[in-house]
Amino acid sequence: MPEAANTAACDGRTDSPQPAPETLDGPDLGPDPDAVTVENGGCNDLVHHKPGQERPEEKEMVDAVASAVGAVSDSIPAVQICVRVRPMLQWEKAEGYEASAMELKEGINGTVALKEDGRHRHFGFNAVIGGDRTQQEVWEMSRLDAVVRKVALGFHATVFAYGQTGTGKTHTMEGFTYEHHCGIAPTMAAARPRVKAKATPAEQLGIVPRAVVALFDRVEAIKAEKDVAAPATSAPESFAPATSASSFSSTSSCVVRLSFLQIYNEKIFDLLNPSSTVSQREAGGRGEEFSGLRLRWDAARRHFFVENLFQYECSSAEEALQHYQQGIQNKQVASTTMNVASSRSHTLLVLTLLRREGDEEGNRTPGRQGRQGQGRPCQEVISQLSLVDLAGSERSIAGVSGRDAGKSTTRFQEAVNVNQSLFVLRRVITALSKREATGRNEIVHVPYRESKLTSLLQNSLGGNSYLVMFACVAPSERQDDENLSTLQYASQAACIRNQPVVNLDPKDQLIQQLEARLAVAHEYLRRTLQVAELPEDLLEEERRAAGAPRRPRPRLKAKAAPKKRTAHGQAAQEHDGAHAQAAQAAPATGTGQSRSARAKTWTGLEQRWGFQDEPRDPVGERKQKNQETASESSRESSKSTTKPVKRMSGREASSATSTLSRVVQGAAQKSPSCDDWPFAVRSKKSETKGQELFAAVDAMMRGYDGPKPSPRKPKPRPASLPPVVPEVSASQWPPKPPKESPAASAQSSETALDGMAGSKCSCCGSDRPPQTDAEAEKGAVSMEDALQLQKALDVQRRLEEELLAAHGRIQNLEVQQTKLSGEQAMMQNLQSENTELQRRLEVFYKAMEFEADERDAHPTEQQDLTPKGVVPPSPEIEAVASIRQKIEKFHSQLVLEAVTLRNEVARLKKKKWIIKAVLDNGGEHERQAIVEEVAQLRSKREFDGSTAT
Ligand SMILES: Nc1ncnc2c1ncn2[C@@H]1O[C@H](COP(=O)(O)OP(=O)(O)OP(=O)(O)O)[C@@H](O)[C@H]1O
Repeated sequence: MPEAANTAACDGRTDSPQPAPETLDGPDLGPDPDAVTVENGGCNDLVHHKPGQERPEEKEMVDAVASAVGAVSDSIPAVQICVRVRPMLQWEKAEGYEASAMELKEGINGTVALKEDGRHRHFGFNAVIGGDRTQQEVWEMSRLDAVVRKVALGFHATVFAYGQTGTGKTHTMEGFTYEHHCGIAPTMAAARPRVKAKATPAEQLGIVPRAVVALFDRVEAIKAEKDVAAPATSAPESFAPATSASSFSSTSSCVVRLSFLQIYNEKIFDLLNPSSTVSQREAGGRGEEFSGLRLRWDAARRHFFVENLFQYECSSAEEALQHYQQGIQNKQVASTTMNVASSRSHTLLVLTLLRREGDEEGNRTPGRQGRQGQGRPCQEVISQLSLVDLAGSERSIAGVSGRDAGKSTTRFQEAVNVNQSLFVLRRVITALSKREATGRNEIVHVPYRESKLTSLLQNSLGGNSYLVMFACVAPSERQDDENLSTLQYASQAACIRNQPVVNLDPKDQLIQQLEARLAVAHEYLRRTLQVAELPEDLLEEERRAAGAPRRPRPRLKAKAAPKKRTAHGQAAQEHDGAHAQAAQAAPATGTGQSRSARAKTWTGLEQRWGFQDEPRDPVGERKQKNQETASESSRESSKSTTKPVKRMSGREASSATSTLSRVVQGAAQKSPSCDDWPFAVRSKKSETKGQELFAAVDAMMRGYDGPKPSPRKPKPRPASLPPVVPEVSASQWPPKPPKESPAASAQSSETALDGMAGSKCSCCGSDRPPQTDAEAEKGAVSMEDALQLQKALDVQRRLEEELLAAHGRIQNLEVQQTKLSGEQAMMQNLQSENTELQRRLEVFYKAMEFEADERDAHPTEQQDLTPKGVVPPSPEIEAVASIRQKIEKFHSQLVLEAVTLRNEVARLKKKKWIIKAVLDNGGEHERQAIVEEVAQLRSKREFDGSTAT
């Protein structure tokens, strides 16, 4: 079965009988990114994709957009898996724990070999770190300096530690000393251990404090205009120009914010908000249950975030570390049978680096130049470094009674929650590795939303973030089973494929994408028209849309000095000149207004047809056209110094406009950010900017349209008169699509044009002077072109309409999505309300039961309460009353039982589903753990039942 084969390949392990095989599990991620050895079903081949190497499926435009927005290729892999084996602890030695038979080949690209059922399993990882390595060596071997550097460049990165309880995750991440580290065997009876952060020697500090310091070093370097960006060699570092020292100006800013939370019993607590910590909540005394901070979905950035989470802006590493230490004090820690200071929650420290270039007013950074020599508006890059210390998975706690029974229940509850969220994490890892192995992105469901932890880590696992995973392993033989499970999941995690990108603000990303698309469209036009430079009017329109001042246009020589003036041309000039004077004399009249409007239209037409001239009224334009037509041959022969602008044929124009529309439309469909537009564009200024850019593209798309025949009723034209260029009034623009066939359309348009041409003036109705034959011939050619261009225009208009409709559909979808998320939130609320109600119902029934018991226990007291003088009830009545009481009691008991059973059934159904999923995935360990858990639940229920009876 191919799927199974693939899965096994990506499972990252190779089982083989002794002697040990040469093939290693896991990815071979050597320091040379170009040297790829794919032993794991193609894991991480993205990481090794050679910079500049073209993927066959990538198209030209996608390449251009990607290079502008930024993809990544660097010497550090996007996903790194490091295995750390802790040394044997004092108490373990004292208890006589045997060392594991695990074989390590330490170092970068090291291996771990573990025996199972007489067979060796070999795993390969990016780094294998032995028990005697210092924290500094761990930092260096996991190349975290480079990861922090990436964060400074605008990428997200996540570092997390995974492993069984007591394997050294917290030691790796925090490194702080805890009380009770006195070499005694851990016990659940011990008091809550306290962290002694200040007393921790510097060399023992873990990854979090080191990362904080390293990040602030980078920030200082940025501020001091030192080297931040790697030499801007490749496109992926496309943000490098913005981050390079030269571009960092007084209008740039760099801010670090810190937040710290814990997920305890599947609830989110803010470790930096005193009123939100677990202990504060417990001491609050109001008795209400805290449901934890809420997760929300940010549609623009496409990630989950925690609502109302405190974020502290830190100006130095010391300040950030102070917050961190304060948060650590609030973390849930307890002594268990496996670890004296066991983290009972998952903690997430998030350092957000916000880099802004340019100020809010839109002042541009001098060093930053746009594509056409213009500055760019304010740009924002937000990158996050997430440092996660997971709580450890553990086998259920059993055999605790007496004084520690309460603690046991709490620990048990915690362990169940931790196991459950880790179980979801493992399912996410398995699904992602399966997805990479099969390459069926759509089919494999990744259950991110099934736990808060995986929801928050969505971008880190299979997303756009760098990822470093520390798989922590214990050195004793007793934990070999758990170690094997950890190594298997670590190996699967190596198959996850992340695609780090610079996290530009969505609006900036949109601008970059639009610019890239514009560049592609320009290039396409240049190639299609076979010109070195695009027509000036296009660029001018684009500049205008971008807010740049209008450039003076050069006048054509032909207009300034026509060599030959025909009698007709002269007559026409005089005629039109008279009209121009009349228009000047009465600018407010309707004639003057329509003329200026027409002049505008004609200007556009003239420009689109390749004449570069100042706006004129239509008559003037026609006059110039006639002059130019007349002097064309002489201009050519005299090799005019005026820059030649290639005139498009109708076919070329049609093809250019439709292809341009296709390119832009295709780009809009390709880009997710564009889909979000205009929702993603928050800043008003940037929104305007985005619209302007769209307008520029739109203007380009409208760039080559020809004149339109007048809708005036055609008059029969004397056969002796040659055809001339028609007049078009502003109210008749844009032209309507022709309904008849192209041939018929050409015929009828020509007839119409012929009919109106030259016979009467559109303004005054006076007779027009006739044209010469040469002018008439030129005019006829222009008409053909005009008709073809009109067709092109129709195609373009249709495409535009489709584009608009697509945008409308996207907007509708967005609205629906928003509605759906609202409904989802409502459902969640209802569910929590339902749970709350059920809980209250249980309490109520218990209270009823208690009351009934009380009544049963003290029947005489009730008799004593009978007022004197009142005749005591007869034995029959008493018997009936007691039976009624019993019935009531039974009834309430039954109701209670029914509720409990219903809950139990629901829980068991859930468990059944989980077990099914586990069995499907072949997770032997989970199956065992769940069976144990179910047994525990059952025994607990039995115990509760026996206590109750
Ligand atoms: N590399 C190491 N060198 C020395 N001691 C270590 C090392 N790693 C872990 N330890 C010690 O092992 C014990 C357990 O470590 P730690 O608390 O970090 O485990 P953990 O995986 O975080 O456990 P939990 O999941 O229960 O929180 C601690 O006493 C710690 O000091």
